[in-house]
Amino acid sequence: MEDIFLQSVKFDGEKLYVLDQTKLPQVTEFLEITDIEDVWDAIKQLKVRGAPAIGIAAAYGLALGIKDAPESDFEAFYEYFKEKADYLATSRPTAVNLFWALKRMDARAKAENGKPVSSIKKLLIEEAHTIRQEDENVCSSIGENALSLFQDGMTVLTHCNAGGIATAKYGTALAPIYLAKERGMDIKVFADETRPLLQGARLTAWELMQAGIDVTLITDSMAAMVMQQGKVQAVIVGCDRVAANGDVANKIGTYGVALLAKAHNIPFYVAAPLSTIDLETRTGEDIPIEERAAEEITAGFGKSTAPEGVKVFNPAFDVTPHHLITAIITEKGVMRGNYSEELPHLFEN
Ligand SMILES: CSC[C@H]1O[C@H](OP(=O)(O)O)[C@H](O)[C@@H]1O
Repeated sequence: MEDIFLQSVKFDGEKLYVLDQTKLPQVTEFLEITDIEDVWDAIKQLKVRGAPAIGIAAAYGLALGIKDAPESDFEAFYEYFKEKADYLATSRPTAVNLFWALKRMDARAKAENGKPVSSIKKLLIEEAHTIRQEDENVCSSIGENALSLFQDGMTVLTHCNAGGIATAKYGTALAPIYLAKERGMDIKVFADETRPLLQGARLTAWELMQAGIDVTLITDSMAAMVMQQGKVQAVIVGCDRVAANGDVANKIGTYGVALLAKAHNIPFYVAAPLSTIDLETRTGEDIPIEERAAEEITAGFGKSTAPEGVKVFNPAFDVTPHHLITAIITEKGVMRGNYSEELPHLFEN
């Protein structure tokens, strides 16, 4: 796909450059990060967000965080390494890519035990680069596999942002839409604004407009009407964790969209890199759902919109049960149902 994409996470070996997604769409600004605490904060505050991008940022953040690790012996190094990895793991609980990336870095560190620690540090930077490049390739494959489900002239609805800036490049749910554009197909998009943090309005609408793709912004509550009016032929969303039975955690509101799609007999697709599939999480009930600050609802983007002291419930994600999911699209292909049987096969070489 042509290079219209902004790389939201970049590392030059010394500094981590993070596109501050809280400032989009008005301001395109990169944070220059040299401390692991600032990486933790960037993930927590959704300055970097989107499951794959969180994993990539964590890998680079860990590489940054161990630059001062002791080099006397592996044991001393690894104790320091584990402490930094465990710290990054506390930033957000739901997107499994964070833990997947930290495990990848841990496995690489252990595999290089025996080499000088100074070399191990360099090899871990290479591992973080590999994680980023792999994700770029994975998103491209997801785009190809998902596009096989789309027809020229259709309109798809998406929720939240699973675009290029939420990944290494291309996105997951938006990857087929970019690819369709490149191949001259006419795919239109309804983007749910996605309260309370408006990833759909601020990020998806912005990304798609930048790419010259026909996008219409709607409030979350309008999704039912556009489906009822026959304006939507498919729904595609990203994910933050796929459980072993195919239940999917994604941005709050996704479950409602899946119910609406079912009610209107519209296919509901989930774009899921293998790095977001967690076979150790048995069902959606076992997925930790992040709860965030009340102010994101009562004073989102600075304007107070609720009575002082009102009780607030602000889960950042919900779980869509597998029976509402028409297909899960991974870099290895399209899976239609029977997820608990099929998912483990994805990890066989
Ligand atoms: C490919 S992004 C996947 C996923 O991550 C987003 O969550 P957040 O904005 O809180 O990081 C959203 O759920 C996307 O669908």
